[in-house]
Amino acid sequence: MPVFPIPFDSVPAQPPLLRVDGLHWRAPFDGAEPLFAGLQLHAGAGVLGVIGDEGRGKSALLRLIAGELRPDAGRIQIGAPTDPVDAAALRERLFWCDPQSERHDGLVARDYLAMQRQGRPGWSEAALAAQLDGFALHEHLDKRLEMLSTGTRRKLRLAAALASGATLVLLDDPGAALDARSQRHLAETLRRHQEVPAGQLIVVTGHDDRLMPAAAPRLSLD
Ligand SMILES: Nc1ncnc2c1ncn2[C@@H]1O[C@H](COP(=O)(O)OP(=O)(O)OP(=O)(O)O)[C@@H](O)[C@H]1O
Repeated sequence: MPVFPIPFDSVPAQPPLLRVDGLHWRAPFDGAEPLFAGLQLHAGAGVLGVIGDEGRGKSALLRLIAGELRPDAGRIQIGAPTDPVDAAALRERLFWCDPQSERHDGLVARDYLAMQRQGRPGWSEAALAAQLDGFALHEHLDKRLEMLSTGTRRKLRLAAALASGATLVLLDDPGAALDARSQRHLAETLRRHQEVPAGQLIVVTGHDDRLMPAAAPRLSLD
C-alpha cells in the first residue's frame, strides 16, 4: 500500500475549494496498512482526477472528504475557512455521488431529482436538462430507481450531481457500468467544466484517466 505525504496543489493561483491537510487514515481492522499518512491536497475550481488501482483508497478518500469516515488525524475543509459548517450549509457545498448507495432506490426517478434539488440554491435546470439528454434518461423518469439497470441508476445520480451546483462534487468511479455513449457524454461534460469551472470543483476517481480532461490535474494513489 502506498504511504504519502503528497504535496499537491492543483491550481495554486486560485483559492482552494478543497483543502486536505495532514490527513492520516487506515481502515479500522487488524493489520490494515495506513492508506494516508500526511496527505496534503489543495484543489481549486475545475476537475481533479484521483487515479489508482483497486484498493488504493480512492473511495475511502471521498468518504473521508464527505464526512462518512473520520480521519485518524488531519483537517478537511470544503469551501472557504470562514464558511458556516452546519448541515444545511454543507449540503449546499457538497454533492457526494456514492455509487454503492441504495438509499433512494424506492423513489421514482423524477422524485429523486426533486429531492436532490431541495436545499441547493445553485441547482441548474438547464444543466439537468443537458444531462437528461446526454445520458438518454427521459424515458426512465417515471420508474423507481430499483427498477433501473445499474448503469441507468448511476447516470441518474450523475445527472443530479452535475446539476447540483454544489461547490464540491465527488464522483466515485463514474465511468463504471456506463455505456460508451454515456462515457463520451461524461468526458465531454468534464472537459467543458474544466474550461469554465464557475466556482465548482468536481473530483473524479477512476482506475485510469480516460474520462479526465487533458488539462485537469491528477492525484495518483499508485
Ligand atoms: N468504509 C470503510 N470502512 C472500513 N474500511 C474501508 C472502508 N472503505 C474502504 N475501506 C478499506 O480501505 C481500503 C481501500 O478501499 P477503497 O474502496 O477506498 O479502494 P479503491 O481505491 O476505491 O478501490 P476500487 O478501485 O476497488 O474501488 C480497503 O482495504 C478497504 O477495505
